[in-house]
Amino acid sequence: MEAKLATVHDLADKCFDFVIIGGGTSGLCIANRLSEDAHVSVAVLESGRAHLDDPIIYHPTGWLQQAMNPEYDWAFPQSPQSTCDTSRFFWNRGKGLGGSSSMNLLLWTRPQREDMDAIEKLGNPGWNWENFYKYSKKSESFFVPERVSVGDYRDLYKSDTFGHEGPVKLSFTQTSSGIERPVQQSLKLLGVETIDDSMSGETVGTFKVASDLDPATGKRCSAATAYLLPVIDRPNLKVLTEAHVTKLVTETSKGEVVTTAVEFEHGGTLHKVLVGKEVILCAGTIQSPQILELSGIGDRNILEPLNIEVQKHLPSVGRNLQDHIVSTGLVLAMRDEVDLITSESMTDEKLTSRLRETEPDADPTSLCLSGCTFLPLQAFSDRAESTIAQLKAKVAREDEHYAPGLREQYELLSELLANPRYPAMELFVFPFDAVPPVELDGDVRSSITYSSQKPFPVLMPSILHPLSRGTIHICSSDPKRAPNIDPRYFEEEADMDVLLDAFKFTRKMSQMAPFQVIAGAELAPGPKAQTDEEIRAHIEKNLHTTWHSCGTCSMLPEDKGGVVDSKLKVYGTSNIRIVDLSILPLIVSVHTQTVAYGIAEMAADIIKEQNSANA
Ligand SMILES: Cc1cc2nc3c(=O)[nH]c(=O)nc-3n(C[C@H](O)[C@H](O)[C@H](O)COP(=O)(O)OP(=O)(O)OC[C@H]3O[C@@H](n4cnc5c(N)ncnc54)[C@H](O)[C@@H]3O)c2cc1C
Repeated sequence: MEAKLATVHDLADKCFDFVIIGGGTSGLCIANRLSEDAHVSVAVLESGRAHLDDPIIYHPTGWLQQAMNPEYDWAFPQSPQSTCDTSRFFWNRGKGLGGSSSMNLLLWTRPQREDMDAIEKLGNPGWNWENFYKYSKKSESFFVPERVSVGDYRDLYKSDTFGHEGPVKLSFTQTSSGIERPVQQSLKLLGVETIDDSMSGETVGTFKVASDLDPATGKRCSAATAYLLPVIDRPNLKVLTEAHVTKLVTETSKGEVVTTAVEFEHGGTLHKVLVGKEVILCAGTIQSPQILELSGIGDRNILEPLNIEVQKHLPSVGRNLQDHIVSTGLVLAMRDEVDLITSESMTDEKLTSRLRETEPDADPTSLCLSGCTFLPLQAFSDRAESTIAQLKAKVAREDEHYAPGLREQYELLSELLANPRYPAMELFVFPFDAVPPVELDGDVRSSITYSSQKPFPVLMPSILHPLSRGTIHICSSDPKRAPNIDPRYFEEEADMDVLLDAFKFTRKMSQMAPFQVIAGAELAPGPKAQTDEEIRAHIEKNLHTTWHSCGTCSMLPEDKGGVVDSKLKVYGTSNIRIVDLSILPLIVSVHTQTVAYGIAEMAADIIKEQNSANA
């Protein structure tokens, strides 16, 4: 397959109607859709390698080997945070064809209906649930499970809220770790419903989630498998890997910035590909703003000190960064008599052969994360009402100094969070027993050095709608230098309060009888941590990103902090669009890959329509 990819000679100094930067989740989706028209030529430049036949990519647990490996993972460091210790985590991002869809954890979740309607309310006509739902389904091919699952942890779904004719193959993983069922049972005792239709825009409750897993092969279905391989022979589509874009080459015409070419480095040499109609940035939340700034589109106060000539002063580039942040600090020992299945135990021959006997239809190596739980503020926080009242008071305060558009985001959030059907936390069940990613005191750590070879259930609460906003900006004109990522976690104290309450709820769940059947002692934070201050201190040391960051090229009116308009065009430019997760102005409640695909599916029709109108 890799032989069918382009060579540098196919692109260098050639002209293409559309030049797409980044062959990741959104990039390959839009490349496929635009090249459906045989009269249109499309080039894709991807910085990473192809990895088309690579088992580390297609095996469902292969992401464990990808993480922090520079061959697959950008592994961006982030700037030190004054409010918490994030020194031990990096922002992983997929590098190579498929981008982050080739290294993610395969959870397939559709946003809450209000998440998408909020985008329209912020000033983007047409970007609402109804349209998103249609385009999101367009990307999907759901396979109804062949066997009816039994027991308490079941494949519950409504077939018609999935798409059935799209490129991304979806199915339910056949192997669960053994942790998810007691979690569901314990949640039930706490009043949390198991829901049977999480794809309909109503996500509150607990459920087993589908994965982007081809049921025929048991392999990951990434953007490369779904959107590129089936069309790799199209003569009007050229995809070049190991082509790192360094900047857009622009000129100014009629007061607007026009891209005439894209400069990229391949094999140590700089080349250019010429742009016939448009350039489409699909480099993701971290690198799309980076490429704009390297090209002179951004805040002059950032660009001028780096001697980058300002083409368009657009101060919102790289701002409005939002991220789901997860606490990784609740670790429990497993009871000796219970065998949980984890990524690690998958390598145990005895266990896998026993599993093959007891569950002949299941592929014991197809373990995916599948236990999802989304809860509204009212379900896990005793102070929900006062949290919302404080947010409303904050919005109303005349003297508060907000970044452009932030007041409108807060106003919307205060309405959304008051709705008891709107999710505010996720409880993540993590059946992968790497060394628990937690700070443990010396005694505890040495007692769990895996002498028992037992896995450790890690329960991870995360906050879904932070108020804090961060930034991503270049700190050098060198295109190979990572930008400065400053998420400013907990700059707004309310975010820590919500995470604290989410943590306490998760701990309460872990103490319920069904969960206690599998779990033993709490290893971290341990019984010593009881007061809010003690728990807070533990959380601050044990955090991780859930890799869902967005907002750095927000789709908003320009005076409200926008970088692109609702047709995804960069303000002040005539032929630069952005199509990836960076345009999402307000973070959604769920995992984000369906959003990246949905944005790209929707964008393809917008671009096609505008181009046929201009023809
Ligand atoms: C480890 C991990 C786990 C995740 N788990 C889940 C999950 O289970 N479920 C879920 O829904 N979501 C998950 N996500 C999030 C989801 O995968 C992403 O939100 C989504 O894939 C982002 O798509 P994108 O198109 O914006 O960017 P990407 O898919 O990251 O694509 C960006 C592409 O641009 C390329 N690029 C960047 N800079 C340049 C340059 N200068 N020149 C050329 N190419 C460049 C990159 O190499 C990459 O291929 C996870 C993400 C990660 C990283």
